[in-house]
Amino acid sequence: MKARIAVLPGDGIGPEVVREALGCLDRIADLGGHTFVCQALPVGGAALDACGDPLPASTLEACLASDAVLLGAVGHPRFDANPNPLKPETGLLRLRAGLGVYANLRPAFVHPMLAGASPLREEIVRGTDMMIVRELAGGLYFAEPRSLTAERGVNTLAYARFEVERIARAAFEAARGRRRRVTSVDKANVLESSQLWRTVVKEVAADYPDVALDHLYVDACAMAIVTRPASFDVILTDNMFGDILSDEASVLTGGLGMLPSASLGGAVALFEPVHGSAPDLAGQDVANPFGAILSAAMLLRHALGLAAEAAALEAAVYDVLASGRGTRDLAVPRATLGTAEAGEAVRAALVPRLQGIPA
Ligand SMILES: NC(=O)C1=CN([C@@H]2O[C@H](COP(=O)(O)OP(=O)(O)OC[C@H]3O[C@@H](n4cnc5c(N)ncnc54)[C@H](O)[C@@H]3O)[C@@H](O)[C@H]2O)C=CC1
Ligand SMILES: CC(C)CC(=O)C(=O)O
Ligand SMILES: [Mg+2]
Repeated sequence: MKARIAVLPGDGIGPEVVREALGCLDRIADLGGHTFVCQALPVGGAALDACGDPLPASTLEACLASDAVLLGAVGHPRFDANPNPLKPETGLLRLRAGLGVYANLRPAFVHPMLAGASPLREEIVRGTDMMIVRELAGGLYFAEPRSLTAERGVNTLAYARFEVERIARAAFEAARGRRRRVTSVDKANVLESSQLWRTVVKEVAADYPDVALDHLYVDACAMAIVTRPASFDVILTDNMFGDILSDEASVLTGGLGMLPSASLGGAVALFEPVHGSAPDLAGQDVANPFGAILSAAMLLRHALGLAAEAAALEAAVYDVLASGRGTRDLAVPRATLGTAEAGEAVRAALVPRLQGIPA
């Protein structure tokens, strides 16, 4: 097949991990007879520096003309004190809005090799396989009014019925392909927006009698993620709660560098690792590229319909882990690989995994 992929490396470790993910996609294209036309585009701090805009119109246009978008990460502390209200992160929020993506899938799977790698006890972590379905287009990160003066900063937590209904459907559909259990996470004991959330989720659940539904307050969920993570299947939650809970869940999987994501439901789907630009690691060839590589696998599955190739790429990542190798953030026996070596190890493991897939 032929596909156009818009590649937005971004800032910090973004370009380093995206390079390894692209190398894996190249290998899949070469061995499978596919053509992936990749176009690199500026976003975030890199775009602010180059043209004063963290999401240039030309970047969004090229993304909208592509079959999928692969992004690294944006942000750097040097913009924190910048009086310019445009931050690198503004570019990412505008990209998500511009693509119209509202369903952010963040799988957190604990590979058996890494069950002992969590700071939590192995018997708690083992068997964890959850999918956080995070609402991505509304809530506290987008709703108006929002303002900032020297005396007051304002953001608004608001959800409309249609926004809750569509993300709830995405969660129930995801659950149907998994273990058929949705835990909806809100703060309905305090927040009106959460009361609407809970009402609408219950209404949507009536269309999915084959899927079990329960509800948790977000504070209790934060505790349950580290006390009984293996009990979760799909966690359905809002924009900010999902952002926070997914970083928490990453600890179960071996670290923030492990988690991929797919953002669906819009004109073009967006794929990015869950982590940020990690300025503390940038330029040292030490960042973990597995989250970015697993995001490329989600791209193959969700945007290009190449499910067998996606599974092969995921298996190749886990082959490397099962051999005891990984980057230095992972508690594996040989945590000595640099970013580029980790990518190359995955590509080597990919070749046998791709055999047998018809070109
Ligand atoms: N999607 C995005 O582009 C995101 C951007 N950010 C931005 O990134 C910048 C840094 O934010 P932080 O709060 O430090 O979050 P971060 O996710 O960049 O880093 C948090 C911690 O995890 C580690 N880490 C992150 N990715 C890693 C990887 N691939 N391999 C190994 N270790 C990894 C970092 O070294 C750091 O100790 C900020 O400007 C923030 O706004 C933060 C989160 C998401
Ligand atoms: C940097 C923010 C815009 C978002 C974030 O932390 C995330 O989506 O995980
Ligand atoms: Mg985040």
